[in-house]
Amino acid sequence: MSRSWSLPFLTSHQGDEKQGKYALIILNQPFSFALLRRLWNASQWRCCADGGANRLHDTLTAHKDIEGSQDLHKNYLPDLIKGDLDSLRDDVRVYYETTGIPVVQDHDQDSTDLMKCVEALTEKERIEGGDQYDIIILGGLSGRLDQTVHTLSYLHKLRKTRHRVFAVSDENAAWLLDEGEHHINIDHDAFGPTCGLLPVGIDYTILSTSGLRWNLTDTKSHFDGMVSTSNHLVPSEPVVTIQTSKPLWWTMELRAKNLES
Ligand SMILES: Nc1ncnc2c1ncn2[C@@H]1O[C@H](COP(=O)(O)OP(=O)(O)OP(=O)(O)O)[C@@H](O)[C@H]1O
Ligand SMILES: Cc1ncc(C[n+]2csc(CCO)c2C)c(N)n1
Repeated sequence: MSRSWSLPFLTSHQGDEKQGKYALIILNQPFSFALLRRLWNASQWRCCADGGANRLHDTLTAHKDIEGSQDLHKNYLPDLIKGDLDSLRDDVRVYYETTGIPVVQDHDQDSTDLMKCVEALTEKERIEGGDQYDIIILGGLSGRLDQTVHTLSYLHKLRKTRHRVFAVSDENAAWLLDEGEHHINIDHDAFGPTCGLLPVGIDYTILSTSGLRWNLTDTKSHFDGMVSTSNHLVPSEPVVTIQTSKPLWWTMELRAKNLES
């Protein structure tokens, strides 16, 4: 099976085709206002995972302090805050609750706040009917190693039930490529130069690529052997193709300057 990918929520070209409707899940990790604004505007449903609401609130406060704009919080009200709520600050909880935002506590100690938010989205989709949302997870790629590995593992598992799930931070855009052939449309103003093909959670995969500085042809990649890190996108190549025999994590560096435009 061949799949085509583009990330219109991170590129400035208006012509980029929109692939679907997006659900944004904000994790408890630092992010820039520029990135938040981009992802927020591209999304139709926004959810904060527990302390993610602190980050949202604090990022908006910090930006307001710099720009002096009024009522920024009211322009960025999430649809839901959900988690075990051991990280949500009282002042943030009071602010959003009095604004009418649902704050849902789920005490389950066998699932993470990220999982709880995806479950909430799945329930929303069940009620709404229609197509699935594509998911943009803001954060989860760095910070605490157990949480980072959780993100890698959870998206690996989600490939069986969800069409497209992206993890985005100010440094990276990354997602899982299922076994098969992938065509990734590259906006070189937004991404690069570095990228990686990471065989996480599999014994090994056989890779063939084009559009990279260090391409592979029927090459075995495994955690205990060859891992293509610090690879480069080639500026003259608008598409990267990757053929993988097993699920593979793909990551591209983000160009921060592009977010300002
Ligand atoms: N340091 C971190 N590094 C990477 N991801 C994080 C980190 N901290 C939080 N997250 C992500 O943000 C979500 C919300 O985090 P929060 O701090 O509110 O709760 P937590 O108690 O640390 O996480 P959880 O309850 O889900 O284990 C987590 O589920 C996780 O996906
Ligand atoms: C084997 C095993 N390891 C760790 C946890 C702990 N844990 C996993 S998810 C979660 C919720 C965090 O909000 C917690 C506490 C568990 N339950 N089972």
